[in-house]
Amino acid sequence: MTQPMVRLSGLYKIFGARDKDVLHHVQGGMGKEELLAQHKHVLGLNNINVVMQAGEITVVMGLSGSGKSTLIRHLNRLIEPTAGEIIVQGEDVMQLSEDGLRHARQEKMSMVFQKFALLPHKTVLKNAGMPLSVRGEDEVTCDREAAKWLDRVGLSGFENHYPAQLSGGMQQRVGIARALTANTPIMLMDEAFSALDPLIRTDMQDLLLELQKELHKTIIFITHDLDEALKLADHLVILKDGCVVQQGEPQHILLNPGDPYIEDFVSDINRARVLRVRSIMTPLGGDKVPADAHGEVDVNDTLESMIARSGGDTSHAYIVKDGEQTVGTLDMTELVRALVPRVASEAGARQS
Ligand SMILES: Nc1ncnc2c1ncn2[C@@H]1O[C@H](COP(=O)(O)OP(=O)(O)OP(=O)(O)O)[C@@H](O)[C@H]1O
Repeated sequence: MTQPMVRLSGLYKIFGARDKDVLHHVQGGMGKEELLAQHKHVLGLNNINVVMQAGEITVVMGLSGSGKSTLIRHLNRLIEPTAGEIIVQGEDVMQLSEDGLRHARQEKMSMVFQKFALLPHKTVLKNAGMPLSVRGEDEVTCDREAAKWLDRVGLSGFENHYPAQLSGGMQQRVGIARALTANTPIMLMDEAFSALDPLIRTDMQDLLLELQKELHKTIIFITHDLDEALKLADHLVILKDGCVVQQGEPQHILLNPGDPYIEDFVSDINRARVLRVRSIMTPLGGDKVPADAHGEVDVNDTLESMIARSGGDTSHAYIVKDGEQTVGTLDMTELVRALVPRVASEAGARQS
């Protein structure tokens, strides 16, 4: 059973001196451009309602200026909202005292930054141990915990190096080790892999997923890259001009884009590589498993691997297993259909 870790309800952020005075315009339907033109205020977030579940990776995705950073900065109140509620681990962030806020920032959330934000004059070990030394832990504890997590991210042996001696990918491993040393339930990752070369970026995504399998952190990951979002997200939130345009399970969004903006976004995705058998299979109801099935496949196999396996033969059908359990059937003709993006707007236009 999942539990909400973060809940944002009716959250608005308007940048400008009279934000509360102009809020009613936005609540009455005024958009970002109009608000800027008529009232010289910038709409950052517009009625955000998002629940981030404990132990899941929530990815917030959108183009530059869509409000991703503004959203994440509300969680530890680096930004004051214009209106709305921010609940983190059952606590109303707006009601926290200064001490409570400091405690929340240090012990509930850790951050991994795009530009690593390592201290250049400190060693890798001291950088990774920083969250604990800030909390006043003794040096032995800081070093022990830092060394443990550096080892876990593959940096054993580099403890006494300085950040400038490491590649970008290695520096970000230190960034992740530092966040893990903090031992917080929530990790905020703001474009954490965006500065890295593509191959290194893929490695880091794999590392994060591997760590997550063991650690079950609540990760809030910001990116403008849809491939990255689809790979990492349990829950995907897509922002545009400060509004949530669609949110949900990423495979569901890919198969059921909610509006033309999302259709455009997902149209270039390699669907065979991203979609899994579980998203397109026919769940086993009362119907029988086909007698002429060509074998068993796993619910989490990609469609790409299924095409390879079937040799492209669309007459094949398979039994779908989740562990030991039979959960559905996969017909290769269904698979082929799922590879073609559904264009809801065109379908609607044809009907009208
Ligand atoms: N301090 C500020 N004052 C005025 N406007 C701001 C401020 N901070 C952000 N904005 C505006 O709010 C909107 C959302 O910005 P935000 O930085 O959250 O977007 P983003 O999706 O994180 O973009 P990027 O990917 O470029 O970082 C933008 O229009 C931005 O110009």
